[in-house]
Amino acid sequence: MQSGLRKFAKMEEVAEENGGGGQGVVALLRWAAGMGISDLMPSSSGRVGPSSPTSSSCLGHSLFVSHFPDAGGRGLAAARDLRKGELILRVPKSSLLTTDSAMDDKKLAYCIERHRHRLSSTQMLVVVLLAEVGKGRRSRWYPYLVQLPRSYNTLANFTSFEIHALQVEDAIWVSEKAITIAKSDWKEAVSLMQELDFKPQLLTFRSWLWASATISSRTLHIPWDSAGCLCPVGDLFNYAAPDEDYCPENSESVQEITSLRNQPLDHSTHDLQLDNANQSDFSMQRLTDGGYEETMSSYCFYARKGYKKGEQVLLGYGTYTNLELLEHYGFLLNENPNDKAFIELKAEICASSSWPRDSLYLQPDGSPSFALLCALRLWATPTNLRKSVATRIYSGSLVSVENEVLIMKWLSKHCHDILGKLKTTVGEDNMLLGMIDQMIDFPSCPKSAVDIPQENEFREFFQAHGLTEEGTDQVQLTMKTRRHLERWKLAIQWRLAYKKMLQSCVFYCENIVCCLNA
Ligand SMILES: C[S@@+](CC[C@H](N)C(=O)[O-])C[C@H]1O[C@@H](n2cnc3c(N)ncnc32)[C@H](O)[C@@H]1O
Repeated sequence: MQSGLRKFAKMEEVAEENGGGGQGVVALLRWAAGMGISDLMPSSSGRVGPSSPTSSSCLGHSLFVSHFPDAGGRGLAAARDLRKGELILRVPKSSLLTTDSAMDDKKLAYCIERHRHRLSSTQMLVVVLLAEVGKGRRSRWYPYLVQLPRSYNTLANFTSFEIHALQVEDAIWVSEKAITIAKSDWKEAVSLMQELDFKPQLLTFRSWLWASATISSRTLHIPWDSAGCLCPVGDLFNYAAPDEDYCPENSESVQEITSLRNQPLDHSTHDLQLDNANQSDFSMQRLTDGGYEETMSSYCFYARKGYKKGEQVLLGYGTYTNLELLEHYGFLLNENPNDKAFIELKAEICASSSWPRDSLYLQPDGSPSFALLCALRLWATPTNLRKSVATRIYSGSLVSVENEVLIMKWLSKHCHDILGKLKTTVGEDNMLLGMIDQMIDFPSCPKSAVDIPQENEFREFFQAHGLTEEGTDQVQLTMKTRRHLERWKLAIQWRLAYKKMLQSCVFYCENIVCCLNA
């Protein structure tokens, strides 16, 4: 194995070993202290001092690294009681890994410049990250790079089996598109990577997928580069959906929150995120709990709420549906207040109003979005009367009891029919999830596990991963199989949440019909 490849493989091994503690994290925190990353409280002047050069860790005053098995794995916990709005972590600009910061390397700078006109900023950051990985110990960010996750569960990493386990056409389409985009981004960047003399392993699509998932799931917004930055230690915060009541006006640090986070990805290639980018200034501010601050020349993080000592400190990366979380971050939330279920709609319904298609969805409680409700009310109104009731409808009022009963009955039946066409039921999915958990928790699983009603899907999984050898009573789970199980589980969790929204919609509509009839 060539030395660069050996380093990469070694880094992968080390990263694999570092679930939430371990030598890698200790080394990271020691290195971070040397770089001036600090969780020290502000002094009376309001400024945060750099870590002492003798300090062996950049953390311990406000935060510490811990493991949260049910909420993101490795993450940051409060080292003391934290007040809402308090500055809890400061990461100096010099330690951020950005396309610009890698420009000390003359060859890299020259080649990047030559390709700047034809590659997106995200593609360039992916190349910069791979270039740093290729340097091994010579990289300034080596202690940071070695503790990055070895693999990711973002949609672009899903196999065909895992994608089809999503069951819903829209979600399958989004996943296939994610892979297609990743492939074309990689192909476009290969010539640059060859010019940079990347080792063969770093030129592969697999390495590209790893690096682009690192960028997608870990970068933070900076004002000078739409690709964002990799922020050592700052990227250890796990995610919580932004709270309804979180608002800087209520925060003690309203003066301090000066910069707004936005989405970490290149919007030109990820149109799903435009939704978020287009939100009003107010709602963007509502999501802010960190940002780059010019006056401090640092990325600064604030407590979005009060935390008790030991509690996990979370960051709101933005408002995402579960499919978006899965696409860009490789996880989803069982309770996601921002989730949406898009259902197939007749062309006449979409055309009945001027609402964009992506505003027509079901909400987590099963109720139709405002736009969907308006579109249905208009669609169920005779064409010659639509103009006269439009204002009434757009103000959120019913057209008539008959109109409302008609659309609720239609929506309820439609959801019922969609659920009937999906391959498995909510109950079956729950049972599958139980079986998968059992397989993940126990390193070997009895082969009789496949003797369950959802036998087919289990058999397909076993077949897709070459686990069907005759005469084997115990199926040993390799690391790779575990990863496939985790992704399959995510796909089932996603479709289950989707089905539950449709089921809730059926109850919601039946309830409305009942009330109106009464
Ligand atoms: C910025 S990193 C956070 C630190 C990460 N846990 C680590 O060990 O490096 C974002 C990744 O953490 C995981 N994550 C963050 N929040 C999560 C949550 N609420 N539930 C599950 N996984 C989460 C996802 O894998 C996501 O891609």
